[in-house]
Amino acid sequence: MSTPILRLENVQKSFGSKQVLKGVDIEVQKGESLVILGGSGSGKSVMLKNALGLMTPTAGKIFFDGQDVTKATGRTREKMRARIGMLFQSGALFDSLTVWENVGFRLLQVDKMRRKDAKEQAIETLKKVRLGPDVADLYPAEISGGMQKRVSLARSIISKPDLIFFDEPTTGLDPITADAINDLILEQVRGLGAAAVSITHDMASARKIADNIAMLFEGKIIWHGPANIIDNSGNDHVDQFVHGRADGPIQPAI
Ligand SMILES: Nc1ncnc2c1ncn2[C@@H]1O[C@H](COP(=O)(O)OP(=O)(O)OP(=O)(O)O)[C@@H](O)[C@H]1O
Repeated sequence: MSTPILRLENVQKSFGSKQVLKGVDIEVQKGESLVILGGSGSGKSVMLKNALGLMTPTAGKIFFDGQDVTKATGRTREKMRARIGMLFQSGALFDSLTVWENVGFRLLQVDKMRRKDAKEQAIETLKKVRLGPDVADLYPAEISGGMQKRVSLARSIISKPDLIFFDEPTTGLDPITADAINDLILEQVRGLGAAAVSITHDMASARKIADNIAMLFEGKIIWHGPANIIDNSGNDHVDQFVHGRADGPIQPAI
């Protein structure tokens, strides 16, 4: 098998005496779509932040395309970031920037591209998520939540990344809009040949976008396998999660 685009090796993360990640091992191959499941507070976001370099693990290693980036800084970190797209849970658009300025943010701020060229590229990318040039000059507050997700998706793919993180991409959307977002994610990931790591509670979304599924429980990956066997995982925790039952080994987070 070729070098994985991302590999977490025994990643641990503690905050004071609280150990959130207790030794996470996971690999993501180039072009693979991996979905991470886990109850509220199981450490999914912390895992993602460590993988992105927004947090440093207490112990363990993170490899990006074969390179140890656990403690990377400066140029190495920047080069890695340039190859990663990120769709945040809330969309995280800048309210004070127009739609096209949000989409082209990296081109303007990092690549220092001329505004005219950046706008052209932003409009091209908006087209890929089925948004017309008419929305380019609007502000995020002037478009719907579903459209905001599309704009965020456009922003995450504009630099043709090798790896895209999706944090709850369908949260807060009606099932039809959510499914349209799933289609767009699949289309873009397949079209770019990028790998995707998605965090979601939405099983319909997981089934649709995942090649493989991993489940995080109490700071460890307790199951990892192909998405098409998720209903016959043979794991009580996965079963409970997949069927949304309050009774079982996972305690509700209330
Ligand atoms: N910066 C931090 N300082 C201290 N504790 C933190 C910090 N970030 C996260 N935690 C703790 O780590 C645990 C896991 O949080 P995390 O946000 O990763 O959960 P999650 O699985 O993403 O949950 P959800 O599905 O509800 O978003 C929580 O108990 C949280 O309080």
